[in-house]
Amino acid sequence: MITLALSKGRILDATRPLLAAAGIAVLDDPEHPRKLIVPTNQPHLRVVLVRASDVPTYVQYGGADLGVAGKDQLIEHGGQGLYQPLDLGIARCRVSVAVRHDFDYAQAVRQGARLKLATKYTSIARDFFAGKGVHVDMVKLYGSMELAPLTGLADAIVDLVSTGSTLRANQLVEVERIMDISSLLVVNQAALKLKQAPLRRIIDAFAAAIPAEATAAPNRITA
Ligand SMILES: Nc1ncnc2c1ncn2[C@@H]1O[C@H](COP(=O)(O)OP(=O)(O)OP(=O)(O)O)[C@@H](O)[C@H]1O
Ligand SMILES: O=P(O)(O)OC[C@H]1O[C@H](OP(=O)(O)OP(=O)(O)O)[C@H](O)[C@@H]1O
Repeated sequence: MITLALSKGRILDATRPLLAAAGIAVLDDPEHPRKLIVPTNQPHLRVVLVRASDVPTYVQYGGADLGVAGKDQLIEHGGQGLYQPLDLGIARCRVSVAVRHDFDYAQAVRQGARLKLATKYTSIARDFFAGKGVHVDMVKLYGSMELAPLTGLADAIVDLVSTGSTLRANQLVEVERIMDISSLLVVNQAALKLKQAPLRRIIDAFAAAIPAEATAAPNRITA
């Protein structure tokens, strides 16, 4: 049995067409939407539904043989024990810094300054501001980051941006783009040795299903 870890919502939705191109259908049952282990039309492949941030952990420890995870989640996790053979080019967005429109960001990030920052992406943010020589007082949040500058919890946030509509709806402006994000296929390194043939078949099927314009993008990270 091969176990594929996906997260409900945009990753599952965006992965379905790639699976379909490989002849794989996820047989989730609308009558039982809370079932976490879901069969596919392939008797030896099942899907486990986990939180997006837990996909790398499931695959690292062998709770799943492979999974689909955002590059943001992979960087925060660290990528230990994970082989990352493919950028699937799905769930595209970017990690950016955003502030209130009346906040003087340029002044706040001058060399040696201190910035009050709220984010779920603490590793990405720490590395980015360390590279700029800016001291950061970091508040870790798990969602609704946009609220932090509006309530005085922080001066700036580091969050995902796609259309920009969430920032606009909360009168925030994107002041720096840190990196582009898409989702990658990740594989447990030990499983790749023990279940080489079936896993290679699935990796090759994903590779064949990725649209050409997705592979052209420089979003891939290495193990
Ligand atoms: N607005 C967006 N547009 C495109 N891709 C996005 C967007 N937001 C998130 N993503 C990508 O999709 C992945 C999964 O996002 P999702 O919103 O399903 O989970 P999450 O709420 O970020 O994670 P968790 O539930 O574990 O806290 C993210 O890791 C990111 O790579
Ligand atoms: O630029 P936009 O197109 O508005 O997308 C950006 C939003 O998308 C993500 O949230 P999501 O929709 O996943 O909700 P969440 O807060 O539950 O993660 C992210 O955290 C932003 O809030």
